[in-house]
Amino acid sequence: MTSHHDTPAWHLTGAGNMGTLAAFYLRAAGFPVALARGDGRRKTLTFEDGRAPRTLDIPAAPATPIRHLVVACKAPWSAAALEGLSLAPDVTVLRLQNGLGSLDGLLPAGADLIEVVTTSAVKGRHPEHRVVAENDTWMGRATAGPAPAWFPALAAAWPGLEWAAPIRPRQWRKLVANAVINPLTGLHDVPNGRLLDDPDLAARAARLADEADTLLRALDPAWPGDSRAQVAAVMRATAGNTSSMRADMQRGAVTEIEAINGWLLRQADALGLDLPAHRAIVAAVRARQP
Ligand SMILES: NC(=O)C1=CN([C@@H]2O[C@H](COP(=O)(O)OP(=O)(O)OC[C@H]3O[C@@H](n4cnc5c(N)ncnc54)[C@H](OP(=O)(O)O)[C@@H]3O)[C@@H](O)[C@H]2O)C=CC1
Ligand SMILES: CC(C)(CO)C(=O)C(=O)O
Repeated sequence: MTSHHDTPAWHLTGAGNMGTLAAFYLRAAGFPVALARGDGRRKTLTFEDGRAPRTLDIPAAPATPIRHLVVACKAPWSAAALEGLSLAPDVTVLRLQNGLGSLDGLLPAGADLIEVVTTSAVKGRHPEHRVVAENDTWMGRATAGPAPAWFPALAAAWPGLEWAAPIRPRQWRKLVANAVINPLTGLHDVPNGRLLDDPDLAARAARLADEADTLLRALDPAWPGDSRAQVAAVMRATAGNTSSMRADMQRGAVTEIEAINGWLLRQADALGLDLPAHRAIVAAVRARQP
């Protein structure tokens, strides 16, 4: 027997690259998807593997309390994206964003927050979104436990999607990769692979990775502390890529630095730890953004 919990109606805030990809998979799983605010939009998703482009009409939302919400805006816009939305007290939220903590204090106390970590990549601007890579994606809560009833249908439609709860190890891995690669490539305007080839940048990357490990070990003694190698593997796998922060800086946009390196600094402050390389790079990025 199915219930409405098995086929939830999703609302989307942040109908950009990742939000549109998520909407595409949610629809493929048979779930209705509507925009949390604004007029309906027609999107085109293109693929690099020869699949035909897909058109996706995402309608405006009916004005009801939102029970299932995808948040896929860039981290700095989270408060603006959620402002004025009518969220059910037990709303389920899929947070599809880099960095950590961007929804802290913005959700009802009874919200079910499911974090999404993805190594997929989508580029472009409304209305055309280009799926560059469909790799692994993990969803999970902070705590261990089974997936929601609707998850198997979504996993059948979303290539490479797995349930991973607690999600923290996956999030921290991704966070460290972003905290090392993104600000260095943004400030020096280089592709990710240059951090392997340029000795000065490689040394700076190693310092950032080591400081992140010091902090994460202090937060969790079981943290493996192998970030140098893990981050180097990401640099190799994405050597030709423009990181999202480099792209943001190239177009003069606000970056996600506060949710990435800023999160590390806030945790370090609370523990009385200093992370000088992260402190310096956050200041440098802040100085360069609007
Ligand atoms: N793109 C990718 O390959 C990946 C992205 N991510 C993460 O996913 C998140 C979303 O990234 P991505 O989809 O690339 O970003 P985009 O810029 O493509 O989309 C973000 C969307 O945020 C919305 N938004 C809401 N409020 C504002 C505002 N005040 N100013 C500007 N935009 C606003 C806009 O949606 P609307 O038009 O509806 O207002 C915009 O389309 C980020 O945290 C990113 O780091 C993670 C892995 C890969
Ligand atoms: C992993 C990495 C660094 C790939 O470019 C990324 O997630 C980003 O650019 O934000």
